[in-house]
Amino acid sequence: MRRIACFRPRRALWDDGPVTSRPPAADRAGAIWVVAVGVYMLAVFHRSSLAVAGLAATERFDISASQLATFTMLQLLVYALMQIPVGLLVDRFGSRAVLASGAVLLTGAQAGFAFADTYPLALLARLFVGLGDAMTFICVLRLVSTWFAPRRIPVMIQVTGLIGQLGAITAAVPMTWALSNLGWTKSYLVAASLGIVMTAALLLVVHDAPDARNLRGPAMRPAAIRRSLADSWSHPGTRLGFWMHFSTQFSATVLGLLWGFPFLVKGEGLSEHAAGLLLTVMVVAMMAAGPLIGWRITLLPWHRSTLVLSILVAIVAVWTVVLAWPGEAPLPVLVVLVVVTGIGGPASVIGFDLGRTSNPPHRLASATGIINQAGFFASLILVIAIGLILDWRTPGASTDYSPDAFRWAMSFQYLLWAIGLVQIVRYRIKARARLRVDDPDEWAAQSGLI
Ligand SMILES: N[C@@H](Cc1c[nH]cn1)C(=O)NCC(=O)O
Repeated sequence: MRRIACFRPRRALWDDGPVTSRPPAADRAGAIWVVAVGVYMLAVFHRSSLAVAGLAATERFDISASQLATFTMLQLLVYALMQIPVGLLVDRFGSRAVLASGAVLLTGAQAGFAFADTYPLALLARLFVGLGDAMTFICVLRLVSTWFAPRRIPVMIQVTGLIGQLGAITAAVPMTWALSNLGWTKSYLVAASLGIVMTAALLLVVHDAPDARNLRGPAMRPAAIRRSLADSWSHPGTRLGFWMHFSTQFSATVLGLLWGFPFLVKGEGLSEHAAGLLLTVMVVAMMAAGPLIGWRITLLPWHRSTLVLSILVAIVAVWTVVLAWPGEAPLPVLVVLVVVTGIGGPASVIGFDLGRTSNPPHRLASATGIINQAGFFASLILVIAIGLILDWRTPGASTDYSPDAFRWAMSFQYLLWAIGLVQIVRYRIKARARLRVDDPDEWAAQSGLI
């Protein structure tokens, strides 16, 4: 175990010097990344594994649609609330220890969910799924930042996000098959058992740094924690990253986790098969756009917020076309909707790059935690708002929501987009001003773009 002795206070954007003293071997870095990304993919698999089990869950626990939605809300809430504590834990105990704890939690929680036969027990199990899930992504980003040359980090982070999304796809098809062929308990137990294999691989392969299996940061007292978080938060680059993440990912997350299927079937009149296909197209668009976005910000690192703003405007525009369409929007328009909305996923990842280049390494994980909570809080707000608006626009206690009710509910997104747009523009101006003060040479060379 090695303690972090000192940190370089500031790193240039693409300065290729490694965080640790020896240059990491490429093959070791690759092996570590493969295992870490496998754990992240498993976390996304567990996160999404309820999406296709909705009907089975309502029968098993004898619950209503809103009780079913509570599972998703609870998971999102725990995930978002845990981001800062997990970031601090990673800065203190290193990625390996926190990632292993997350994998163990996920495995235990999913096994508990397999045997849960009452609604409260199932809720408790999903709470721990959210907790374990919250402990993976930040660790993987930290490992990527340690093991890869800075020039390669944006693409590696995007590819990490891309492979994570495979977890959502594998959750859809094999889980649907397993639930109808193996039944509830066996399906979730098989899913949980994958965690045992991944935890063993992680403990064997993953090292926090080339010269340390476990890297420990300094013990932090409450005052130091407050100062570290305040330092991260007060940097306009961190806030810019926060609002980028807030604005771009909620639409895709909410469609993918809960409301996409009912919106496309009841709101847009698609068959269940076509709706399922469109949600898969959305994940494929996320995966395809990730490396392109990573490559583009490697080439033009000082145009990151411009790229995010362009994608955000495209998302708002295509939603406006769908929501303003008289009656049901045609299929090609809905395809464009899911593709553009899906691109918001990898666009949100640009926020982490702002966190990385605005904070010293010892604050990296906590800055990532601050940024990563944004999109999940926005998603949680939207999940709840859509449910409330649908109930408000639907007579009686019926859940037979009309296209008009969905139009109202989905329009709530404009409020979140407006807040996000204003904040991105504000903090882009502030981040540019900070760059001018901190690094006048870079400012002059890049004409002040960020
Ligand atoms: N925006 C996502 C990641 C992503 C990448 N491509 C599509 N989505 C994100 O913030 N992920 C965090 C996590 O835990 O999944």
